[in-house]
Amino acid sequence: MSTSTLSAPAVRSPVRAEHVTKRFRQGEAVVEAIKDVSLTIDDGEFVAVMGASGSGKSTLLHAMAGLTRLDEGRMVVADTDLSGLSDAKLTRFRRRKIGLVFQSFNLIPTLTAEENITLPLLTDGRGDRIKEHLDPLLDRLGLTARRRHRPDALSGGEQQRVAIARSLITDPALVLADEPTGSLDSVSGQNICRLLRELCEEQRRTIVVVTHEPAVAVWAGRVVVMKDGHVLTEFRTSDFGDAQSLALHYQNVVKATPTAKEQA
Ligand SMILES: Nc1ncnc2c1ncn2[C@@H]1O[C@H](COP(=O)(O)OP(=O)(O)OP(=O)(O)O)[C@@H](O)[C@H]1O
Repeated sequence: MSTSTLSAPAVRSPVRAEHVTKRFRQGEAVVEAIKDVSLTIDDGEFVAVMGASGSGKSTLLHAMAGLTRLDEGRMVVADTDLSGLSDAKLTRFRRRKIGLVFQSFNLIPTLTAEENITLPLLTDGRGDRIKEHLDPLLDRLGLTARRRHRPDALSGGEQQRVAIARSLITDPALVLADEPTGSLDSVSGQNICRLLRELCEEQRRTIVVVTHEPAVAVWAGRVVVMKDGHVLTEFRTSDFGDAQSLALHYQNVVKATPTAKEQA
């Protein structure tokens, strides 16, 4: 895929979370999944959000995607305050500005790879873009020979590449990936990480990946660590030589701050 045919539109800060809080009711209890989170992600950044299970990573990602309404604060994505949008406008905004990649690929089993990839354009009434963008995208993601295969005839890595292509076909300002390597073996997972980093560098694409794996986070430029619904700290991956030293640092900072439960 040439950068001229598909490169992310420049938005200075694709994500600006301002004092964001999201609560969920769990029976009688109310859980604060994210609490007073403020975070800015700049154009062309590749950011990994790390944290233990339940620390609020997916809730934060869903808030960036406008998949969940906030209880407090503002989420500004591509210069648009998501809380100011009606449900219909939010859906349209998400289709156009945000690419989503999930652990379980979420491909439609009855559609071929290229039908899955082009679906977001068709549902948005922009089928006219397919001709110009599909072939370069298939080529860039190494899927040309697999374009007419259905998901069950593709490997896990190929299915995730189809899902990534689907997330890029609309030329989004922001790509959000929730545990994108979670269903893959380690070699396929590393290939997906490499691809995401290349897309970020080649196209100045802004990418946020939620992961609990240091081997994934090390591909990003910046790591945001969450604990207990808060942003605990952040660091640059360039400060660490490899995934092991990053993992050690991550474990140390998480251990150094007790959770609310541990403090009680
Ligand atoms: N829809 C929901 N209803 C009720 N509680 C929820 C809901 N979504 C998340 N939570 C709660 O919010 C907290 C944060 O969950 P979240 O899924 O964001 O964490 P996570 O860090 O992504 O975890 P994991 O790595 O296990 O996916 C947890 O206590 C979880 O139980």
